[in-house]
Amino acid sequence: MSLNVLLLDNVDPVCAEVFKERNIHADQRPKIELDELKKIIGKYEAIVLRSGTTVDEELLSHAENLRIIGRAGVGVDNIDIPAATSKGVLVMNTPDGNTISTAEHTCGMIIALARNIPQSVDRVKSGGWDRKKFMGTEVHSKTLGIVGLGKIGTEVALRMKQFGMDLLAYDPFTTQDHAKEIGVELVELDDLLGRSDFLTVHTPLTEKTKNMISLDVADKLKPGIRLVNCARGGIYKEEDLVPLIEKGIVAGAALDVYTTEPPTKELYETLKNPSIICTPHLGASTEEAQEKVAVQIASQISDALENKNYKGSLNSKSISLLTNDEVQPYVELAEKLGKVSGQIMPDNANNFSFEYTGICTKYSEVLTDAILKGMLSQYVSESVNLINARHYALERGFKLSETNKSDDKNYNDLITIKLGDSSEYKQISAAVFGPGDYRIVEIDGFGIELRLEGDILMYQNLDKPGMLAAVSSTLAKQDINIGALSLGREGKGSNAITAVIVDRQLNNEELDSIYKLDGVSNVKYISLS
Ligand SMILES: NC(=O)c1ccc[n+]([C@@H]2O[C@H](COP(=O)([O-])OP(=O)(O)OC[C@H]3O[C@@H](n4cnc5c(N)ncnc54)[C@H](O)[C@@H]3O)[C@@H](O)[C@H]2O)c1
Ligand SMILES: O=C(O)[C@H](O)COP(=O)(O)O
Repeated sequence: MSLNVLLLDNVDPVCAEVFKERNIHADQRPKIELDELKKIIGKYEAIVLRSGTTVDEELLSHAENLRIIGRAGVGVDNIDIPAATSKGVLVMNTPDGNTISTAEHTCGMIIALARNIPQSVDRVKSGGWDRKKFMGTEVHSKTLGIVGLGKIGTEVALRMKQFGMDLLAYDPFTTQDHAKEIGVELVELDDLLGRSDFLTVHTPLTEKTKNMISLDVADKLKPGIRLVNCARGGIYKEEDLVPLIEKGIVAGAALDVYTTEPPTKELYETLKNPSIICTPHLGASTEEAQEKVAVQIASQISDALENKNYKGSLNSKSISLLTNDEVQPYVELAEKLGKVSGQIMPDNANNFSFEYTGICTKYSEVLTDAILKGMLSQYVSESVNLINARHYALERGFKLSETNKSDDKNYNDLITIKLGDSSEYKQISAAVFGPGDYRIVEIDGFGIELRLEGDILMYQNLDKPGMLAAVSSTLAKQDINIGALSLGREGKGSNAITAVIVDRQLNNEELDSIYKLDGVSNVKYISLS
């Protein structure tokens, strides 16, 4: 089957070359109107984009064959990840391909801001001179406050240290050890705002970082602070920048990113302020960064389309585990057990517990996703996969609980699904016996051993002579051969569970003939074929 990928937003042409080497067809459409994109997106298994294309629910509704959205870069705020997840579309990015370029751009902006470089260039080019007007400030011995000491924040710190700056950082998710290693003092945000001569932000735009700098925090800022934003528009409240400058609190701002790109008319007015310098989202726009992210995303997408590797996936931890040989058999076991459960659970059941033992405890999250995929595959019309299974389950009101058990008396590595008290079969356990050999080992406390394959007839019966004969002769009369069977019972003469692998699918009439047999109850037919 030929795979098609659509490259949007001036993704570097090397991206198409990598896809070609992997025998994947890539169409490059750097400038495409949204209406046309909606018309053609259905053809593609993957798209690659930068910050210029917005992928929302509406666009996704046209993307029938889409399996992967690849961001050639870091920020995925232009992609509706929950909508992609519910559609089972993998979202991936290239987290470090443009780190150096963006850090260098940030350092350039810090110096340009300190020395009024863009404004003075403009003046000279328009035939002026004005040396006095463009008096600058040294960065040496000044304090640089860094909010977000991740990949870019760290590279900025290392570079600006060489300029002789004192470094402070605020990042609640980094460690003292990391800060110490790179010579940065980790402080609280208010402390940082009050001590910084320059402030640079390197976080995503979140509820916490949105409007981090605005008139509301004017009192906390060191007077004369200079602000740099090469992360995401909106971390500094754009409409407050000019008032902060006019009040003499902020000496200048350098912006590479904006809440709306390109900026709105009002925002363009703000950017005209002589103390504000700006670039059009150029942080990652270097030949090197673009080549790196283009090669990285093309390789990641190719690997994922070939189910080899899911590096860089953002919306499914489960999927990234799929190439792990240790977990693979248990994922298959979990999905098969989920399929069985989906076929024996009562209508409207919604309370499920999953119990993991041994090695399965290490992978409980992906195993739960696999169980849910198996359970839901027969009920939801949309195609369920490991990415969206949990989403569908929660959307349908499933209440899920996971328990890890230290050991089981019979099996080292076991998965048990509890289907609730209203279910005829309340609990079912299965284990891996060997490559491709997955078996149910217990149903409702009855020890049983049945391979999870083909067509299974399961029922409860009184433990008395002739029961099995009655079932097998009824099946034989209808030309249905028994391939394997397993019996479990409480004790002599009490209740028993029988599971039979039959050689073909049973129709309703054939099933009826088993329901009608005396002493047989709770008949279930399970198809794993
Ligand atoms: N201008 C550009 O062209 C360009 C290029 C690349 C990346 N970016 C943007 O730069 C930002 C940083 O990228 P990165 O690769 O360094 O990401 P990263 O994930 O490596 O670092 C982000 C850091 O922010 C910290 N953080 C998160 N929330 C925080 C909060 N509320 N307060 C303080 N710290 C917080 C995290 O702990 C993390 O250390 C992203 O928004 C990315 O989209 C912009
Ligand atoms: O998040 C990113 O990677 C940067 O903002 C770069 O965006 P771009 O690929 O549109 O230049």
